[in-house]
Amino acid sequence: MNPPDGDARAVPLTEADDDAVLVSRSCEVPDISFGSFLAAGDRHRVHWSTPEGLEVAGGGAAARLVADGPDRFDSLRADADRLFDAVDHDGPPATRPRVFGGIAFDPDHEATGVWAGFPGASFILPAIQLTRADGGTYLTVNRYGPDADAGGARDALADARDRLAELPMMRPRGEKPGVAGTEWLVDREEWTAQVASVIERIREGPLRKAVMATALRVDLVDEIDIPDTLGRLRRTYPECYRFLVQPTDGEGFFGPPPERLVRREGEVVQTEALAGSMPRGDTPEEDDEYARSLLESDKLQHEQGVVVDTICEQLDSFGTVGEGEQGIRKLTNIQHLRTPINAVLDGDTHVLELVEALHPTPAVGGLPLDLALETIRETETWDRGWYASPVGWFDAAGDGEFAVGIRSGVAGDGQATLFAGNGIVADSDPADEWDELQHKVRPVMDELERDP
Ligand SMILES: C=C(O[C@H]1C=CC=C(C(=O)O)[C@@H]1O)C(=O)O
Repeated sequence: MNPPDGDARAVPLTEADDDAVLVSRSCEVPDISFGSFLAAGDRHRVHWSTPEGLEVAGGGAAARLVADGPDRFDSLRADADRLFDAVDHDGPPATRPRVFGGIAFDPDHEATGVWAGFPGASFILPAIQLTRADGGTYLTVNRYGPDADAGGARDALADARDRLAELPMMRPRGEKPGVAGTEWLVDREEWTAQVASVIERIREGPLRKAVMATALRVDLVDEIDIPDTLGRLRRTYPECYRFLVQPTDGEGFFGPPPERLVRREGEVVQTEALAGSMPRGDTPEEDDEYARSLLESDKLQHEQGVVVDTICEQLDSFGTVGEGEQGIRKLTNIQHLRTPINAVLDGDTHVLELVEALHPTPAVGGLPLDLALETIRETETWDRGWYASPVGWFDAAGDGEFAVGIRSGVAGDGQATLFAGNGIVADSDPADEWDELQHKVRPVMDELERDP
């Protein structure tokens, strides 16, 4: 739903008046389809939902934080400090002002091609927002600027509530867009050759692991309806996050990633090492067999072990770190080794500092990181853009949660580009790795292909 003043306003904070205030007003509303709400807007759409049940959809920008280049984290923090400097919030805690968005994989990211609308980092304070949390559904209006005031926000909320009441409570599921054709940006032959060359490098050392990815370009029969697609992914991948970042009215980046990059709530930090994959079995016995081979494979244990060690080392300087027990994360079509990792912070560390320290983990980058990134830059012939990047939210207190933007796609203008990557180690087999990629594009691909 577009904001009540009819026009999404991106406030460039660098030009914002020092007297700017952030005014936020919320009210409880009857439950409504988040798809209806998202579909009624067309600018600065964001969606975020967690397996634990928080669900947020936003439209329009009361403020937008944009940053590029190697200093993007510092720049974001400085802008966020200004945005959250004076906050007048009236509503339940779940509706407190949060900015939603993400950060490109590479600091040298350039906003071109399908990523044209995506700068190095982009976060939106939604002008209008729906939140489902703690058993209730809430409508929120945010205003930011020197003229923002409580009366204006209250009027805008009343107006938004009237318009929300006109939307259908349930949105009938549309047809999947249909697939007219597909093409790997790097095909099987070329990709397996790239992987073989990376294996060589690893065997020579000191590179130990690098995550090699490719992308599948899909021509669609009809235009994709991303809110509808996210609604279906809720049913097919309930154990995953779901997100949408659509900074302009062009392409949207979305998906159901299974992996948490980090969550900070007060002094408590939660993250995880998710790596090493096997398919799901067709029968319980076959599924158990795959699970056993995940646990018993030296190669997969090594692939995931370096992720655990690196995350623990990276968090060590922020507080007391605890490694949980390794288990198996079963998703609808694939299973992974997973180790939960927690930390208790020593000081007041902003979640963006944690994101900066952790991204990219060796589950999407490699080890040692500088060599892995060099290898990825030299080998990959396409642009990762925001694939495998941090996507999520943060608030005035520096709390926040980020997923890793994998199992994702960027879509618009009759096309979608889906991404998949694998951790490559010394004893990886290029042909097996190619097969594994096919499972990783399935979550989004299954929502594009029409049922036979
Ligand atoms: C890089 C991806 O997955 C990572 C997360 C889990 C398992 C992975 C693996 O087994 O290679 C990858 O490290 C992706 O899905 O694009």
